[in-house]
Amino acid sequence: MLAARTRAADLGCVPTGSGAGAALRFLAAAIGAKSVVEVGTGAGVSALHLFAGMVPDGIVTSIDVESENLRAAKAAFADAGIAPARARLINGRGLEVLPRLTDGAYDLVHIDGARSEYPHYLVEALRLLRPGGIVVIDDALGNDRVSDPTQRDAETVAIRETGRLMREDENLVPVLIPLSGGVLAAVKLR
Ligand SMILES: C[S@@+](CC[C@H](N)C(=O)[O-])C[C@H]1O[C@@H](n2cnc3c(N)ncnc32)[C@H](O)[C@@H]1O
Repeated sequence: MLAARTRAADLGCVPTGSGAGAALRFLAAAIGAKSVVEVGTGAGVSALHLFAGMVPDGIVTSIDVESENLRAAKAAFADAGIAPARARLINGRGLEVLPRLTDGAYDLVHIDGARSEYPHYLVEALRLLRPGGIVVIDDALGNDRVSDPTQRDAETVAIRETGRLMREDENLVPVLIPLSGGVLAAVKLR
């Protein structure tokens, strides 16, 4: 994990904090996750947390637009002894790759890509999740800007909108876990 964090720092990519990582691990373990989708692989820190909570042969499909980040993640998984077959790494934009994935085939979707695209990722995540599956939004507090209505930059507005969509969806049971930059998670009921 430490090596992955060092690689993330070298790449200038902010990895999931250890509190948020613990939440990911917990959620993956709680539902016995076998198949996870992630947008925003970075250097692989969050995926390592997910692997730690998933069943031993669980697979993470992780998408990142930067091939250099995917290379770093691949190295981090090898360092951690993760079998290559457990990591399906896809180089591309989240909004182009997610529509190609199968409806209802995933236990958990972790959203940590472009903040301005979060509401669109959420729509895709709800399609991809099986009933009882969990969607997890990283950095949900947006550096404490999300709760301040005077903050109107595109990223903050998009994260705020994602939270609103999750709270208002009667098919979701959401919770805000105030760890690291905020983890907003919701169970899809049906
Ligand atoms: C905050 S970092 C992810 C950190 C990672 N989850 C971890 O814990 O190491 C955000 C990542 O999203 C990727 N990204 C940005 N825009 C994207 C997009 N449109 N589609 C897919 N990935 C994107 C960036 O290249 C970066 O690696």
